[in-house]
Amino acid sequence: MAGKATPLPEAPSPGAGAPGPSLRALPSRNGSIRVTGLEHTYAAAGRVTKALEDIRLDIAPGRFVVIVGPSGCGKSSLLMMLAGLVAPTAGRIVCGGRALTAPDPDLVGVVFQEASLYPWLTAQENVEFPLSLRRVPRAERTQRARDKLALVGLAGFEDRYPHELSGGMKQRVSIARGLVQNPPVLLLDEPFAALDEQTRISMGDELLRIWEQTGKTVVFVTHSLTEAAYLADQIVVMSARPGRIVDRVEVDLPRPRTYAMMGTPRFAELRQRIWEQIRSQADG
Ligand SMILES: Nc1ncnc2c1ncn2[C@@H]1O[C@H](COP(=O)(O)OP(=O)(O)OP(=O)(O)O)[C@@H](O)[C@H]1O
Repeated sequence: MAGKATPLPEAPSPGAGAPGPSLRALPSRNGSIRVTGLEHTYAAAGRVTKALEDIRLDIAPGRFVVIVGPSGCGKSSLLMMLAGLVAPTAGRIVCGGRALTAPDPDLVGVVFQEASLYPWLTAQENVEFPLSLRRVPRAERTQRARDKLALVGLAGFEDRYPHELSGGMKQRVSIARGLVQNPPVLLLDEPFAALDEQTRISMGDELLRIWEQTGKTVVFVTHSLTEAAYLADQIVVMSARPGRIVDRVEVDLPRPRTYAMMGTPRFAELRQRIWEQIRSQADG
């Protein structure tokens, strides 16, 4: 693992109302995220692309935040920076009260659009893999991976290889792998985009269940406005490139969310507000 986050004095608690914490199993570590003045410019092969500009985010522990925006506005770039995988050109990311300067899987887990599992490893071995890299003893590795596979609804599928699993099951394995080091923050980059609609909705429900059960802070990127309104506490809307934050929409739909809510006027209003923002950016 390339370095750890640098301890800093505890960040002030972000004010933006966290969801009712009383029944939530909050992780012991703090999953707050604070981003200030973040910018990013790619410079490759003589081409300079300003991807992100003046990004400010303040996410309280345990919140479910969804990022939407026009194609190419820098959503994935922002997520890569929150994962410590890409260093921003300017600005600062503080996660759990520490400056994030490199990947730290104890703090931040990541799930990508493609499940990106190793085809020659079983589901169990795929989930164990990050623990093997860190030389966690075998018995503990086995137990932790089993627990996470059970959490994502895959008890009994531990010995299956990726080609023996459906698309939704592969993404469940990928989520289990993202959770296996029990980070307080989970980042997901369009994790259900490749799935059919029915599976996508049920995976959204699964993710909400896992989130409720674990109390993680979730940051989720999607192109689907329906998915955004269904899942989020807050939707962050980005402008066309260079991506800036142009709206933050609090989703006041009650929880648990239900399929029937998608047909309500409030749901339609939320979708409409986000769509107007994105369309005006794209028309830009
Ligand atoms: N490694 C890179 N090198 C150079 N330019 C890059 C690199 N990665 C992304 N970009 C550029 O930065 C901008 C933002 O890309 P990014 O993938 O973050 O956007 P996005 O909002 O996630 O896109 P999409 O919605 O289409 O997935 C784009 O113009 C892209 O071409």
